[in-house]
Amino acid sequence: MMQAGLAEGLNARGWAVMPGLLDAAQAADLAALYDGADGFRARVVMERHGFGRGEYRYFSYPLPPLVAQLRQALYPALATIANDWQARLGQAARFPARHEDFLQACHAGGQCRPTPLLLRYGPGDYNCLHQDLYGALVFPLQVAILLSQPEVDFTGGAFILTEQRPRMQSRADCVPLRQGDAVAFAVHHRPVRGARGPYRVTMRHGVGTVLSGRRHVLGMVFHDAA
Ligand SMILES: O=C(O)CCC(=O)C(=O)O
Ligand SMILES: [Fe+2]
Repeated sequence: MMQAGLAEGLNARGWAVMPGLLDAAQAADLAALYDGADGFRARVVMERHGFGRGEYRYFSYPLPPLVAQLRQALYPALATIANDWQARLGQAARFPARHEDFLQACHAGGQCRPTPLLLRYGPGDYNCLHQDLYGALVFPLQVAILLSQPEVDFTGGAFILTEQRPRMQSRADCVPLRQGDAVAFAVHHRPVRGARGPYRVTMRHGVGTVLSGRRHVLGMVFHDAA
């Protein structure tokens, strides 16, 4: 699964939209899983941890077929970009071409718990700026897929990415997403071209306050959790 402009966007600003990754029915079906009794390993109420307001649930293994397919299919193109970033940042480690091989490394290192998740926000809910790190092994790119229809299912709730450059003020981007669109983005760092070679900037993502309605998202993290 390679989309035009993926590497360009990620290299230029640390994120890129993949339009129409899911159709409306697929998005609605995934969102509806949130209320199911089974299929999840944990539920997190964000307010209890100071993460924001709203809640999310981590899927358990085996993942729902569509979630498993997306995780496997999205990975290879991102691994190519991740390896280019590793080289530019002077990091020796490289990511395997196939997600199953990367997962094996996670599991060998004690990161065995699945990280794909469904998030649900209602009026007044938001997600504080954060980085999804779950152990020593980090795959540097992740994907979020908007399952709800903006302006119809919810208002507000913009997906936000910030970039913190050394000794400079932070910059924020608000990512325009329609239902079924995915955004690929840097988990924690990305290389930026500087006059004296590449340097590293720190990225964080979050969600602005939902003003009305219900907003559902599928979060796709490629490393598993300790
Ligand atoms: O709700 C969102 O759009 C952000 C979800 C998120 O933090 C994630 O997918 O890691
Ligand atoms: Fe996140």
